[in-house]
Amino acid sequence: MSRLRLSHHDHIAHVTLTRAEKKNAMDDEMIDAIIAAGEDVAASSARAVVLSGEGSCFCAGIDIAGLSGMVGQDIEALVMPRTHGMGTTNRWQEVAMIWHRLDIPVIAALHGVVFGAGLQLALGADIRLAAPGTQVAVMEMKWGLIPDMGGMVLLPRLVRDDVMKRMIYTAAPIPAEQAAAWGLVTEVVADPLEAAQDLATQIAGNGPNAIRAAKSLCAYAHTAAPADVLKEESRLQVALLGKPEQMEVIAAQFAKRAPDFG
Ligand SMILES: C/C=C/C(=O)SCCNC(=O)CCNC(=O)[C@H](O)C(C)(C)COP(=O)(O)OP(=O)(O)OC[C@H]1O[C@@H](n2cnc3c(N)ncnc32)[C@H](O)[C@@H]1OP(=O)(O)O
Repeated sequence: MSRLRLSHHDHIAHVTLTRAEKKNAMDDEMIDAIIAAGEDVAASSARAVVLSGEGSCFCAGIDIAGLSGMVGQDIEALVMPRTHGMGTTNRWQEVAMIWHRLDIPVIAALHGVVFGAGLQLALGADIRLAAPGTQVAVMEMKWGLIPDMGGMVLLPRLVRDDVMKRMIYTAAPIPAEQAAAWGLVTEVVADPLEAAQDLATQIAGNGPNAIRAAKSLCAYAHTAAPADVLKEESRLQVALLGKPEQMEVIAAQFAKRAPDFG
């Protein structure tokens, strides 16, 4: 049975988890499908991505039945590492990091429960929109595990240290409104899927080179020294200024029409 649907329209990729009957719980097959979708999108002409879940929730976390089946398995082989431009990640970490690493913006549309691996996937997005009543949880400790999937890279960038520790140590579900006040959820909106599509449409209306440069710079700014960020800002801006894409943006503004990037 298919675990995920990937569609493209108007330079927007839409990735939908489709295991609604199991609350989109993430089994091995879904993990592979999420990584494959990330690779497909990376090779496409998409300018923005929307991640969502079919049915009553975004994702109820890792497949618990799969976890219990791990006794005696070669766990290291199961989470085998992959090497890429940002270093090395294991298969579980790729679930979130492939979106974080992607060179275009990713928006997660959240509803229902967003637990454990589901939250980690959402953390890989640039923007998280949640429906009222959404519950988010760093739930790994409830199952004798620590937060993984890159959460320890992404979570501390969003919330205060004490908030992060409260979420990790208690594994308790937090309402979206509280998560938004803490900085984990970008915005609580009545229809997160529609709002995510609207945002993606706005983003995809911009020049593809500018979109990629902006995402790359946002990522770089988190890890580099200020002097290096200034250099990178300058390098990326020089690559955009006066080039055909930017000239098209200016021409379209003056002509009061939408730019055509081909
Ligand atoms: C390293 C990563 C770690 C993590 O991700 S930690 C987080 C792990 N996840 C959880 O602990 C959540 C487990 N699920 C639940 O607590 C509940 O479910 C919900 C609150 C999400 C929903 O409850 P309700 O609305 O009553 O639905 P339902 O009847 O419990 O679930 C419908 C079907 O979905 C399956 N299911 C739900 N979550 C998971 C899961 N995480 N792994 C495997 N299956 C899951 C159920 O078993 C059931 O299936 P059937 O209809 O065949 O009985």
